Amino acid sequence: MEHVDTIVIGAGVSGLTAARLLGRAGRRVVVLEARDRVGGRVWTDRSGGASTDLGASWIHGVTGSAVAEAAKAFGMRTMEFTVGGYQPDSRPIAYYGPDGRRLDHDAARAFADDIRAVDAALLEKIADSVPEASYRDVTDAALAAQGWEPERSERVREYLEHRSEEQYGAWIEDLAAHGLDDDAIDGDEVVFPDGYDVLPARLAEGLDVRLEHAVTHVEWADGGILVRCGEERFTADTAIVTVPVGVLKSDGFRIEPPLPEPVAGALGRLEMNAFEKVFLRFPTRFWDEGVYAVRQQGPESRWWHSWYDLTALHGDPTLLTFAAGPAAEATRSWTDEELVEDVLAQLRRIYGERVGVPTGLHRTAWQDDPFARGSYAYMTLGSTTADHDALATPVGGVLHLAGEATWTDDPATVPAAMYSGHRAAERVLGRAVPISDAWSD
Ligand SMILES: Cc1cc2nc3c(=O)[nH]c(=O)nc-3n(C[C@H](O)[C@H](O)[C@H](O)COP(=O)(O)OP(=O)(O)OC[C@H]3O[C@@H](n4cnc5c(N)ncnc54)[C@H](O)[C@@H]3O)c2cc1C
Repeated sequence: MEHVDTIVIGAGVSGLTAARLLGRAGRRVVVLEARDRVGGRVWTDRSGGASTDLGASWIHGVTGSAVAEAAKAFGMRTMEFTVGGYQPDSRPIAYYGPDGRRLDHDAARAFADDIRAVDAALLEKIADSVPEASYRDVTDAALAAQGWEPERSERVREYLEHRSEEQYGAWIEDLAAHGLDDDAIDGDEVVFPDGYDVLPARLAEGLDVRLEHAVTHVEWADGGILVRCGEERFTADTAIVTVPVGVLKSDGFRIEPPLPEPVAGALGRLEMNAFEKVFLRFPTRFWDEGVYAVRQQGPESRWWHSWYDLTALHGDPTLLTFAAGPAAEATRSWTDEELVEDVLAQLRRIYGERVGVPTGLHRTAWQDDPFARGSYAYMTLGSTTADHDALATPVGGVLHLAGEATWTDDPATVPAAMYSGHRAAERVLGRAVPISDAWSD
């Protein structure tokens, strides 16, 4: 049985950040990671020559972002790509109406103005909402306040459904009214043409990371921590658990004694979402040049409504769309052929016979991944934004939870993971340390 100062469970961005800061402070740390790689939900595929980020791709706003600072320090190349947030405009977006025809400039602008009008009313509706209210309840109330004719309201209503799904991978009636409160974007959004996974790879350098170590039990008591991975045992004075919410809730991951309040209650109100990426590569570009995103309106666009042009990243004509919320759940068991045909049918409504035969498909399966169980956590009805921080309340002075779901400001992101790892390290050390220690020499 090995004894260290701190065991970190999970080698995603949160765990690696915590481990680096603790190591830098002179602590003996071991990181136990179930997979055969580091990075967790930051994962880049390089088959076929080009980098494809299967997990996180964007920094949603570089201003003041620790991730942007770390990426700079690690020499990671970035490319501005400001459509990661589900915005109605601000970058060239080609809108297509329910009839498959492109909206002209004035119509697209009027639609974006409608969304802004509803968003302005939404702030008050969210502030006044009861705890059990859904995002549907508050957006419907904000829409009703506009007094528009049904067709105009319906276009915005479906847009808001898409926003709930594309931002949080959750059906609008399942997402709490406050579920999108902390979705602020400061500055440009950027992506990584050479892959986001350089970040965790660099954070992991020099750390004692044990891959293929799936933890099954964490026992905590006044005296410290006992962790079991199959037959192996590790003991420590403290532990930082960074596994996703879906793993924390699963039978395969036991914490004894069970997590107390307020941690248990917060965990109960957060759920893993259903959100998958679908990348389609084509021999040639059939969509308009200079358009970052293509969005389709109308009932036919229920699942496949937005496509992002990734060609600039690597030169291969590529569209990214998302199976999100109900679409992700329903298509989970589909074959590749079924999925591609369904997406192409919608593209043909817009581009007709110009749509080529795809030369490549990448689709993610985060819902089926036993070490993720979804892409990120969302707030179910009855939860409050404070649940994120409550989830990280120290347990017995020895056990700390960290990870994207434990950070209130922009949860569900890589920055949230990094900040939560920093906070956990500070709590273990009992003192403040600069977050930049995680990437500076
Ligand atoms: C499809 C997708 C798109 C996304 N897009 C973006 C984006 O554009 N921008 C953004 O900022 N964020 C995005 N995110 C979210 C972002 O990837 C996550 O918030 C962040 O990477 C989470 O880091 P973490 O350290 O909290 O968790 P993880 O990265 O999940 O790390 C936890 C680690 O624990 C390990 N683990 C699990 N179970 C066990 C076990 N039993 N024993 C040991 N180890 C275990 C896991 O393998 C994993 O390595 C996206 C995520 C997905 C999936």
